[in-house]
Amino acid sequence: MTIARTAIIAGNWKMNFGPKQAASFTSNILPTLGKITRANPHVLSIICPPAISLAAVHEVMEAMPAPHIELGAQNMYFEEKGAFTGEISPEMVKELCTTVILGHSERRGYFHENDELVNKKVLAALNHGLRPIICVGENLAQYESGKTHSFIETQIQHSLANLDATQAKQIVIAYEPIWAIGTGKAATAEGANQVIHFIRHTYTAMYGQTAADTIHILYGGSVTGANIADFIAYADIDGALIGGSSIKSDFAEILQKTANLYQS
Ligand SMILES: O=C(CO)COP(=O)(O)O
Repeated sequence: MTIARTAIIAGNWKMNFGPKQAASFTSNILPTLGKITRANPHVLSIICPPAISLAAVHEVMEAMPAPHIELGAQNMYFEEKGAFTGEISPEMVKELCTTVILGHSERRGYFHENDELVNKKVLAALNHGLRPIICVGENLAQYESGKTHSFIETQIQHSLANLDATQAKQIVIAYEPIWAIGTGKAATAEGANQVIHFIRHTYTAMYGQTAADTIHILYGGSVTGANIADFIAYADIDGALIGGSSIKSDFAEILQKTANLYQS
């Protein structure tokens, strides 16, 4: 297959593994992940533990260096510092991470984050040299009533507003249909590719063809070792954002299968 973009396999651990468990899981899986990324420079893996466990995982990663394996946070606030109880700043994230997940549907749903707030966070991440993975995706009612495209178009236009030309090439988008998250009911690879193609089309209208061809767009929602190959076989799907399977050995299988398909 012709390689246009590298593949990204990111693991969103969500609210699983405190510092001790996180360190122990990382020590166990990292040698396997490192073996895969060492053999294949076309895949990048990003591990996103809960904020409280970032330092513990970072320490393990420093002790067991592996290429193309990076650390990401699951969220952050956009302000620099100050009286924002419970939040972490871009600068704090940047001390340990390369990446930050923003606008996950669980943040949008449970914690009432809207596109405007997500946009502020995206700009703050980029201004601090962090790679944002911005999540978008429709719910079941929107999906069933044929509103997927119009809903996602609005999410993209609002969450990704006001980027400059350089920033427009530095983002990652994750298409995560809410009805596919944690349900075991993944979108079909063909359906995911169709929406991801539409996302790239929407992005082209905002920032031009080169930016749209440069950015990575991932699929997320019930991805496992058994179905990953179906998704990444499509040219528009540049990898996956993994939830449940990222805290199991399945994650290594997902990365291996991706590496196999992205072999030079
Ligand atoms: O929300 C997700 C990743 O951010 C997907 O979660 P699952 O892989 O558990 O469906």
